[in-house]
Amino acid sequence: MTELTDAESRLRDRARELAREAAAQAAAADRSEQYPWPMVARMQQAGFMGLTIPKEMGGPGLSYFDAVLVIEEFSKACAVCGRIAVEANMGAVGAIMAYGSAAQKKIAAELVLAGDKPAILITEPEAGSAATDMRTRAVRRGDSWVIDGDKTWITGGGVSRLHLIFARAVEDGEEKGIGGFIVARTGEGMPDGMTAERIPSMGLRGMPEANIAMRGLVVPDSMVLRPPGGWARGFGRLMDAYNGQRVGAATVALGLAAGAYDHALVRAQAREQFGRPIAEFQGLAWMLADMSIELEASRALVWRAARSAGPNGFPDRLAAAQAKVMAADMAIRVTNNALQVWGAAGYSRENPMERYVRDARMFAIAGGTAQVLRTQVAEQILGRKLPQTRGGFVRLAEKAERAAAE
Ligand SMILES: CC(C)(COP(=O)(O)OP(=O)(O)OC[C@H]1O[C@@H](n2cnc3c(N)ncnc32)[C@H](O)[C@@H]1OP(=O)(O)O)[C@@H](O)C(=O)NCCC(=O)NCCSC(=O)CCS(=O)O
Ligand SMILES: Cc1cc2nc3c(=O)[nH]c(=O)nc-3n(C[C@H](O)[C@H](O)[C@H](O)COP(=O)(O)OP(=O)(O)OC[C@H]3O[C@@H](n4cnc5c(N)ncnc54)[C@H](O)[C@@H]3O)c2cc1C
Repeated sequence: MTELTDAESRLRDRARELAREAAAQAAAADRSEQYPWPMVARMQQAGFMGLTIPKEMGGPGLSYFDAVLVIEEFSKACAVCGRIAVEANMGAVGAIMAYGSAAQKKIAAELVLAGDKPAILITEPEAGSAATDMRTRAVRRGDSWVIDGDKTWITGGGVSRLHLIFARAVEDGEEKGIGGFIVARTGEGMPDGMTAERIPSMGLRGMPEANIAMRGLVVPDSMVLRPPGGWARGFGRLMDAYNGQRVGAATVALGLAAGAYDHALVRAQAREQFGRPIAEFQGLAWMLADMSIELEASRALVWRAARSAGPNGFPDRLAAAQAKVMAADMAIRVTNNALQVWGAAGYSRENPMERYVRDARMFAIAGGTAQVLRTQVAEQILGRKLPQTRGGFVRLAEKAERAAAE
């Protein structure tokens, strides 16, 4: 494992220190299912919101790797806090800092540095893994765009101020491609034309997940996010930015699994049966050994992905997908085994182990499922498209034939 610099160690230690407070409120946030505003205020005061915002925009201009160190510490204690740190440093804010106009960057930087956790709106009821099948449309009307559509499972829906909406851009009656549209909530309620309805979820209950409906939502042209390459490449460039958040999601999975493992280590030494610590039973000792191996392997992939930022400034697509698949699958196994070490006590809702198990379940689904990301890894290592639609390979072959004939 790569050594940390002094500055990186200090940053991690600062996060570790504040994560004690995060741990103290994690069970209450889970039970109340309330967004942990007081903890977010503490994270904001300590400078953990907007770490990756460049200095010229008022942020500290730290790297994705720095953010990953912070996210892991919070996630060990409180996975909801870890997810807040992801979206306050990656995803929508990363895309806006990379592609945004000066005015867009200013709006985003001010909101996030003041404690906002932005929301990214990609998924739709009929377009989950097949995200490019999205139906939400933004139709140009003079200097504005009018958005209609439905998004689902939007993290922070109803609490986030900054929204990055993926939608099909339609200009002069013609569809141009998928683009990003920025909506910043200024007042208390949702913006006109946007409503949020909470979805009850299995884990990470302090974080609202929401269906977001947009009906005649007006976005000025000045709030269209225009990545290089034009509309036709819009989705791909926005996904370049999203690779950062994939690494963030992988880090939360890693962190919460590491938190569960720490609890399991303590319990295995303290609990006695048959007159000796349960850690002495090989069945458990090997379970703990496997957990430690999987955690170190996941951390190595997460760190490698976080440090892989290429010329576009975002983590590498292949490294991000590999890290996310590994950490998401690992977190399910490790949290379950950590609960097993605790026996019945781990099954009690008075113990954090059951929360770790519920919280871990998300990461093989959200941010690209474990299956879809394996296909992305395969595409990258094989250097070929693996279309998932029924006619996809036929269309690829036809395209190759046309190219050969020209
Ligand atoms: C990409 C998929 C939606 C599959 O759809 P398609 O088969 O239609 O798309 P492709 O032809 O593979 O890709 C279109 C276009 O985009 C580029 N692309 C795709 N993925 C990436 C990426 N990760 N990095 C960079 N570029 C990317 C691709 O090269 C094409 O570009 P060109 O047209 O060639 O220029 C599907 O595979 C997929 O990713 N599904 C998962 C959707 C997803 O991740 N949703 C996340 C929603 S947000 C969320 O869940 C938050 C949770 S969290 O806590 O973070
Ligand atoms: C807690 C949580 C938070 C989320 N936050 C956000 C957010 O902030 N913003 C946002 O836009 N979205 C968010 N999502 C949505 C998330 O990105 C989607 O759930 C995810 O992309 C999968 O889509 P789906 O749930 O519709 O599953 P589906 O795409 O319907 O998949 C169902 C099953 O089929 C499998 N499958 C589908 N296609 C293939 C294939 N080609 N090959 C193999 N298997 C396949 C999947 O792996 C899965 O097991 C969140 C989801 C959750 C659970």
